[in-house]
Amino acid sequence: MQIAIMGAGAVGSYYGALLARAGHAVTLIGRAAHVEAIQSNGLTLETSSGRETLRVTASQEIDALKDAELVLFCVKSTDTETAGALMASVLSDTAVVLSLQNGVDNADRLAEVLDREVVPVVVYAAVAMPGPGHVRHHGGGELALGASTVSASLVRLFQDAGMAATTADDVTGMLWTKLVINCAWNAVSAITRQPYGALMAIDGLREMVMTVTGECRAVAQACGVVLPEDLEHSTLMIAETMAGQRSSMAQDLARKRQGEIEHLNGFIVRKAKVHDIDVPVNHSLLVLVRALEQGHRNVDIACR
Ligand SMILES: NC(=O)C1=CN([C@@H]2O[C@H](COP(=O)(O)OP(=O)(O)OC[C@H]3O[C@@H](n4cnc5c(N)ncnc54)[C@H](OP(=O)(O)O)[C@@H]3O)[C@@H](O)[C@H]2O)C=CC1
Ligand SMILES: CC(C)(CO)C(=O)C(=O)O
Repeated sequence: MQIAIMGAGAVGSYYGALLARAGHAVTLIGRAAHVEAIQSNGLTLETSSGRETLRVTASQEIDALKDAELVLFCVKSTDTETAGALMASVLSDTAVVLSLQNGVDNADRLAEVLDREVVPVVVYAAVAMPGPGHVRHHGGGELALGASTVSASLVRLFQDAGMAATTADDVTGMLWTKLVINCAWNAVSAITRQPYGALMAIDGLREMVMTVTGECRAVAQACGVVLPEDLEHSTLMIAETMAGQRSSMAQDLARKRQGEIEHLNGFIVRKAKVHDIDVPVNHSLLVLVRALEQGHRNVDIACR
């Protein structure tokens, strides 16, 4: 199948590599350094079983996705509208679009820009980009696809490519569940620059993660979203299953790039306000990450 990845960062390059390995014609649309590295030396995929280099097409030009039958949309939540608008002008009428993003509203926001159905996908992977042309897997990888007429056949396509994929009966609940996990871990990993395993060893961290989870649970309930009973357990398990991973937000801030805080803890804080619920720890994490991002913009202010 002709598959395009819109936003070839960690997630896009990881799933693009798996699909290319399975024999699909994969085109990655990304930024100059990554695209040039892939064009020169291929895409290096590093997992616990070793390294392999895959030959994939990579381009900085949006036109490169015009023949795609399937598009995996993998930009950050902050870029959904701009990347979607670029895609809108070249996408074929029959192309199927999946949103592989954190946050709960990206598929809807993208569907509005594209004026077509976008299938939300919950992504349970821990991946990072150590450098251009190189993607590293730190754990997980399961995909849960929202319901659509094509979801069952895409699940089979992903499974045939060796990926763990399912259709979600309640994708909204699953997106919110993932949101809570991201609210609990992403900002704290970004602020401290620590991976989850190391964070868990810090006295008081576990309680803080549980407090954030509890605040999010109250907001979800007020929004009519049913979260699984074992959510607290799943949130804590991240420190074991993805111990070596720094959050995608930590990766953004390390690159002095804006992270997704407004779409994660910021989203919870906004919803909490509507429902008059106190979420002090989510609010503190939001403000701290905003301050860090502002610090990055003011790089020329010397510390005295
Ligand atoms: N990393 C992880 O382990 C996980 C991430 N996620 C989620 O998946 C989504 C993607 O995350 P991740 O892969 O980490 O993000 P990355 O920032 O690594 O990848 C996104 C890439 O898309 C590029 N991009 C943005 N706009 C365009 C454009 N118009 N044209 C070409 N390239 C573009 C970005 O470039 P630039 O930075 O220069 O704008 C970046 O290289 C996020 O919602 C994240 O929360 C979900 C599960 C796990
Ligand atoms: C699952 C997790 C927490 C993995 O790092 C993630 O989704 C992210 O970093 O954004």
